[in-house]
Amino acid sequence: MDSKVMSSPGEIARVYKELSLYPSLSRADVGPVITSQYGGKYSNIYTEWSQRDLERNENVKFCRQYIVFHDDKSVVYSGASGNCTEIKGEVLSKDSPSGDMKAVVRESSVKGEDKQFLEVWSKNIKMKSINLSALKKHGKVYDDASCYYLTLFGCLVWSHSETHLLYVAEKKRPKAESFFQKSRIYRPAGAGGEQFVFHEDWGEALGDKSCPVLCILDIEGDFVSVLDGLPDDISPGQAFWAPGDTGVVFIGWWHEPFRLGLKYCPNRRSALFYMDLTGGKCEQLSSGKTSVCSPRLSPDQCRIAYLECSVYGPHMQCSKLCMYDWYTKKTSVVVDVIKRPGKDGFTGIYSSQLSPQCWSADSQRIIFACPQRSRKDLLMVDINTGSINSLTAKSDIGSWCLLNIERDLMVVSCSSPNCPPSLWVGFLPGIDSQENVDWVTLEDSEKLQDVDWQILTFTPPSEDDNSQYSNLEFDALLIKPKEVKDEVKLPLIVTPHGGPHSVIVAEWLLSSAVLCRMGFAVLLVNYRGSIGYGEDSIYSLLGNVGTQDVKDVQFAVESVLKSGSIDEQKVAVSGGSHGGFLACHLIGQYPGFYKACVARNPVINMASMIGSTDIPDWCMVEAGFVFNTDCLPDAAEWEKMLNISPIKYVSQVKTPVLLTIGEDDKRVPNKQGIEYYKALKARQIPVRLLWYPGNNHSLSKVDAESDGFMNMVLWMIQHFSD
Ligand SMILES: CSCC[C@H](NC=O)C(=O)N[C@@H](Cc1ccccc1)C(=O)O
Repeated sequence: MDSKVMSSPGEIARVYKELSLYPSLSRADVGPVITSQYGGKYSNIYTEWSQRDLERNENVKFCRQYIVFHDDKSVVYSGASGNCTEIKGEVLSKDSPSGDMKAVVRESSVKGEDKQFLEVWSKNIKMKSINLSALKKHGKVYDDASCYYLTLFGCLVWSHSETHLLYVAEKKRPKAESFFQKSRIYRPAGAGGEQFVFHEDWGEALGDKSCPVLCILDIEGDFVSVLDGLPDDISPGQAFWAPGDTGVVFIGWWHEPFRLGLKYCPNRRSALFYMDLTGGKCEQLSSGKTSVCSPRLSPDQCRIAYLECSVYGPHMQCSKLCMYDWYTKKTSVVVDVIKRPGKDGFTGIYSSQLSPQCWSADSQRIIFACPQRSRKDLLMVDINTGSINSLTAKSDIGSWCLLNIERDLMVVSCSSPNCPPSLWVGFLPGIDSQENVDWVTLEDSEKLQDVDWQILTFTPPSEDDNSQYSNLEFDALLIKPKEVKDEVKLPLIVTPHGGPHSVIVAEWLLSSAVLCRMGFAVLLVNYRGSIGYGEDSIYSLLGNVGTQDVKDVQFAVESVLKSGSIDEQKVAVSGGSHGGFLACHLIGQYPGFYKACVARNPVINMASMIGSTDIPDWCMVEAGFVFNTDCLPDAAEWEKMLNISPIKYVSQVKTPVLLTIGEDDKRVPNKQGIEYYKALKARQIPVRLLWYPGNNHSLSKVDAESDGFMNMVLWMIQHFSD
C-alpha cells in the first residue's frame, strides 16, 4: 500500500517553520569561580545560539546565561539566569580571564556609514569605545572567530595581564587612484593606475579576506599597533598570547605562489610561529612541511597542543594530535594517524578545530569531540600515554559537541536525528578515576516521538572491494517515520554527503526531520572515503570517485529496498557539491531507478572546473593525481577528469533534475550547473534551475535554504506521480 505523503505546500511550510524553531549552539564560555557569601561556589556560563528567523529572513544570534553551583568535582545546582537576549551588531566578544572586563568588536552605522568599534566594558560601564575605522590602522576585523568550529584566521584574545587585546584584521590597503585623478595630475608622485589591480582572496566564503594582520590594542594607552616582522610569504591567524605575555603565538599559512581556498581545506601548508615582542624576532615552531591548526595553551602554560595533517592530498584527513613543549622546545605526537581502527574502536582524529579550551585542569589530558563512524563522540586523551577514552560512546545520544572546558567543567551540546540540540554540563573525572561523567542538563530539548533512526553497516560485495584497501565497511543513517503500518511502503530520499571526505553523523538534521514528518524515509550514506572510519577509507576513494562512491550508495539503497518497507517506485536522490556529483552520477549510471533528482551546486565536469574553482587541487587529487601549484594537467589527466564526471553519463539520464545554484559560488562555479542544465535540455530531460543571487556554495541564507527545501520536496512529489 502507498503511504500518504504530505503534499500541500502550505502544510509543508508549516512543518518546516515549526522544526526550524530549534536553535543550535555556537559558543559557551565558563566564567571564573565565585564564592557566595554562604560559602558555596558557582560559575556563570555564557552561551550563544543561532536560529533561523523566516519572517526576517536572517539567522538570529542570541545569548543566554546559566549559573552552575558546584564543589569543583560535581554540579550541585544549576539553572538559567534570566532570559534570552538577541545579539545585534557584535562582531566578536570576549570576557577577560578574571571576568572583570569584556571586550567587544562592534559594527555600527555612523551617519549612514558602517564603522567598527573596539569596546572595553567593566562592570556596567563601557570604559572604552575606540573607532577602529577612524584610526585607519587596518581594514575590517576578521569576524570568523565568533563560532569556534568556523574559525580560520580570527581571534579576540586578552593578554594574561588583561592590559592588551589581540585580534586579526585585513591589512590596510592604500587608496587606489586612477592615472587621471586630480591629486595625481597636480602631484604626480607615484604612477597611479592601481585602481583595478586584482587582489587574491582565500576563496569560497572568504572573498573579503586577503592579507590578514595581527593587531594589538594597548588598553591603557588607547593605542592600536599592527605587528610587523612576520615573514612576507605567510598570512597569520588563530593567535594567542605566549606564556608571560612575552609575545604572540599564531598559525601562519603560506600564500605563495597563490592562495588556495581555505574553507573545508585544513590541508594547506602552514606552521606554528612565535613572534617575540621583547626582541622583535619571529620564530617558526613547527616543521613547515605540514598543515597545522587549533593551537591551545595548557593551563600550566607549559605546552601547546595542536592538530596536524599533510599538505595537499585529500582535503579532510586523519589528523595527528601534536604537542609543543614551550620550555624544552620539543614537539611530540600524542595521537598518531589511524589507518585502520583497532580493537578499541578508536578510528582517528577528524576534527578540523579544537574547542577554545580543550585541556583538563591538571594539564595532563586533552578533550575533544570527533566523528567516530556515524556518531560524534567526546574523547579524552592522556598526554603521557596517548591512551584514549570515550566519555560518550555508551550513551544513546547520537552526537556530542564540546563547546568549552574550564577547570574541568565541560559544557557540551548534544543531539540526535530525532532530538534537537540540548545543553549540558559535567565535570571531567580525575585522571585515575573510573567514574563516568555525571551530565546535568542546562537546556533540555524534546524528543520527536514520531521520528526513528538507525545506523546500518554495509560490507561492499566482493566485486566492489578495493584491492589496494580491501575489507572496508561503511555506514548509512536511515531516518524514518516511527509508526508505519506493516503494509505501507515509504517513499525514500537518498542523500549522499559532500566532500567527499566528510561524514553525516547522527545529529539533529532539520531537513531530514521535516522530510520524516512529511512521511518520507531518508537514507544518508557514509560511503567509503568518508571521514571517521580510518585513513585507509579516505585514501581508498582517491582516483575512484564516480565509481566506488557511486556503487556504495547504490548498494546501500538496494540493501534497504530489500527490507520491503520502501516503495521502489518512489526513490529520489538529492545532494550538494560532491553529493550533487554523486546524485548526478547515480541518475546517469542507473537510468530510471531514481524518479527525481535534486542537486545543489553539483560538480558536473571536473575537467572544466579545474580552471575556475578556488581548490583546483581537489580535482587532481580526487582524480588520483598529485597536485603541485605549478602543474598543468596533461592530456591523460584531463581525460580522466572528464571520464569520471557526471557529464560523461548525461546521455543515459532519464530522471527529471532540479538544480539549485548559488550565483557567487567560488568552489563549484555556477557554470557547472549551467553546463548540466544545457546538456539535459538538449536531450529533452525535464530540468529546472533555481538561481540564488547573493548566495555561495552552501546556499545557506535563510530564504535560499528554505526555498531550496520547498522546491526540492515539491519536485520529488511531482515526479513520483509521473
Ligand atoms: C571543488 S568542490 C568539491 C566538493 C566540495 N568539497 C569541498 O569543499 C563539497 O562537497 N562540499 C560540501 C561541503 C563539505 C566539504 C568538506 C567537508 C564537509 C562539507 C558541501 O557543500 O556540501
